[in-house]
Amino acid sequence: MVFFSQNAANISLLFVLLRKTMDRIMTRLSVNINKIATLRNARGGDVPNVVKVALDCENFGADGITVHPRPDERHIRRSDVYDLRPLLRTEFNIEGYPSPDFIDLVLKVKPHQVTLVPDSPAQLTSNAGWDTKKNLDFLTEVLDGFNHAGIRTSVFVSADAEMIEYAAKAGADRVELYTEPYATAYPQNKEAAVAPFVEAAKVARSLGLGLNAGHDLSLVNLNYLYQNIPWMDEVSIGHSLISDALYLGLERTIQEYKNCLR
Ligand SMILES: CC(=O)[C@@H](O)[C@H](O)COP(=O)(O)O
Ligand SMILES: NCC(=O)COP(=O)(O)O
Repeated sequence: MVFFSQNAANISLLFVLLRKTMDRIMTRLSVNINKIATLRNARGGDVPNVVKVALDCENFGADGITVHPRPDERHIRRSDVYDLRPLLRTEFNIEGYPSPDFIDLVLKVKPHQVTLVPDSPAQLTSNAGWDTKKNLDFLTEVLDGFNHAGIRTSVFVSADAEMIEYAAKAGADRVELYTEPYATAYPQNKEAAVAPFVEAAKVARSLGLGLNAGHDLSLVNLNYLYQNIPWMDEVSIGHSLISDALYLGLERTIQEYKNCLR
């Protein structure tokens, strides 16, 4: 009897250690559900239901949910963010420009992670990382507030060593590499496309920063990025993933993106 219970204890300890190791080396897939809200808003009703889709994404294997509430609420609304928070079981990541309204929302909702993006209010979509050197004082103050609230912080940056170094100086826990230039260059020359991102990822690692990546990642380019930077903590993907789901269905699509991270 003692033999069995000791063995069971050893096995469960082994599982705990294995899970912790996996957690450390796994690149998580956070599904950005902005586009679900765009579709819902097209008719003014509640179809598709943003919360239901988020919960389904989790059931289908997503490791997190990302939203990027914009000031004009053209997709995700403040009310969506409040509705999602208590129901999500995976990591919740809120992205956006740290305006007073955004800061207030994030501090009230307390997601697992906040990602600061330097978008102007009318911008179609994110098209650059922060100039973290120029905005050092502003970012330091904003990050300090989130760090004190116990919210993990990430700063959206280009694959640029100096911008990453200043993100670390400002007090970020992680950086999110803006991957649009990688996605655009990938079809012509994937080795050249990924090279600056590998260098940037090494800089982040040497500074002890966690590493996220996102923008225009897809089934075409994701696995190559992962193969070259397997220590990424998280990728957040919306536009391509939701578009692929029109053809493949959401469950299969999420599985296919997860397969790119192995
Ligand atoms: C920071 C980033 O790259 C994404 O959050 C992107 O901005 C998505 O936002 P939209 O869905 O509004 O294009
Ligand atoms: N942080 C990037 C993101 O959330 C999604 O970007 P995209 O896949 O919609 O380009």
